[in-house]
Amino acid sequence: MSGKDGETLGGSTSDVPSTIPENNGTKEAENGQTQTVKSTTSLVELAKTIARETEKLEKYYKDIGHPLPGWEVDSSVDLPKFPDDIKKAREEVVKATKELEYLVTGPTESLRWMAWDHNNSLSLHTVYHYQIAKSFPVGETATYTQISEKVGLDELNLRRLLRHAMTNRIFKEVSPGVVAHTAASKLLAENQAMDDWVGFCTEDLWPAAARTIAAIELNPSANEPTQTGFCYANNTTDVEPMFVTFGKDPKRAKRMGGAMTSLTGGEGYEVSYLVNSYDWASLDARGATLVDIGGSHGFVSTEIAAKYPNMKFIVQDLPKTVATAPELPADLASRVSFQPYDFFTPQPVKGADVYLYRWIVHNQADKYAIKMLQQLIPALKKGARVLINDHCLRRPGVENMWDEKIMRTMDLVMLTLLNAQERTEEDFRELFAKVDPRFRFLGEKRPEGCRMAILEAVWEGEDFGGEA
Ligand SMILES: C[S@@+](CC[C@H](N)C(=O)[O-])C[C@H]1O[C@@H](n2cnc3c(N)ncnc32)[C@H](O)[C@@H]1O
Repeated sequence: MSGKDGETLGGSTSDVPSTIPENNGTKEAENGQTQTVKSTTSLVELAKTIARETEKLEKYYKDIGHPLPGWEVDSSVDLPKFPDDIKKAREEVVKATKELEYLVTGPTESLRWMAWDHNNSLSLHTVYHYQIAKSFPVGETATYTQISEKVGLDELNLRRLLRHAMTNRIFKEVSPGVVAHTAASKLLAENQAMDDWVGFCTEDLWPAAARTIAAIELNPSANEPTQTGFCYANNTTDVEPMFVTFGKDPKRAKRMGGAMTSLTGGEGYEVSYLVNSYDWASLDARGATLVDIGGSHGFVSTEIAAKYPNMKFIVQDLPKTVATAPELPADLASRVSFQPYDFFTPQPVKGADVYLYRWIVHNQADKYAIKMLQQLIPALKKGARVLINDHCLRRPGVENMWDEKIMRTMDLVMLTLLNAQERTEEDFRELFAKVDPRFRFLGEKRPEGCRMAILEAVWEGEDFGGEA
């Protein structure tokens, strides 16, 4: 799905060149050099790709007896688990469909209407804010008058905002003035994590994004977590970073937690990629110790522990988080322990084999990431590994458009919320060099189908570590 061959997404369509002329008509090849790509693809070629790959997809649905996708309320909201070839076919359809849509719409109209995209957030915000999806039962209908009375939004505004949401297939009007659920509104009514995701995006991210340029104008270096678009939008500039603001507001903090569950439960982010794509076996063979820094409630460590019975794990997080960690079953509890720890202070576990940072480094601007990683050094034994599991950005146009959009959007989210950033492999290399030149950076590895990379560095300096 991704990776260095991401331009063609698998062999079956290697005859279909990319359409959008990235880098002024050049693309990065596997060897890092650039090659010229065609700036236009035949529309018919794209349509043929769509037809061919869609046939494979539809056949698979039929073969396994899974209902075909739909927008109706009784449609399945989850996709079946696809084998690799069908996963690729689906990605091809998405990619070719987006390209065809862009080409057929044309640059002028695409740009014109893209500039209106924030109105999608406005109508979605309305649906979330007034909890309209929960205002009448799934499978039933309600009039605008009934919904208006139930949620406390006047009927004129309800109708216009909801009719806009309907253009995104959230609710539908089944007869004049009568509203019914769709698959999307059912999701919002029944899936709390998705409701939290939409709430977090429309009530926390959106205002933060709208104030980000103002924040940058005020503080152009944009490297302080107290000088972000989020801070600007929340009147907390130079007062506190986002996590402190959320810490004072349990409802918002809980919503963000749900949103993260929704995001990280989505495809391309499964923990199984990390569990299955690193040589844990040789660490297991020697009963190695892993420290999971900022490991939350230990769900990553416990997944690795379940597969590798000889490894030991120490999950570190802030005291509040550690205090609420659920109890583990006895077989895991004997090997997975929790420790309150602030990662800006010296690492207390000396001599561990691996120190893991998953979804941690991208939360920090370079100056703080460097400070955080330097806390490890007095604890490191020679040969200790530092693993980072984060996005790793590639050059524009190398990734498939779908993944590229998600990863670059995440980079913007890091900017708006924390003045932090996603990084390229080169950025990580430079980061480790600044942390300490005695680290040897080994580079990145990205499992097929996963958006997160595993980046690794080995400590080749003095042996500071005692026994873990
Ligand atoms: C985005 S979550 C990542 C959780 C987990 N590693 C994962 O893979 O999903 C960031 C974690 O860092 C923790 N954290 C934030 N600041 C911290 C600090 N100064 N010291 C230790 N942990 C911290 C948070 O409590 C949270 O659990």
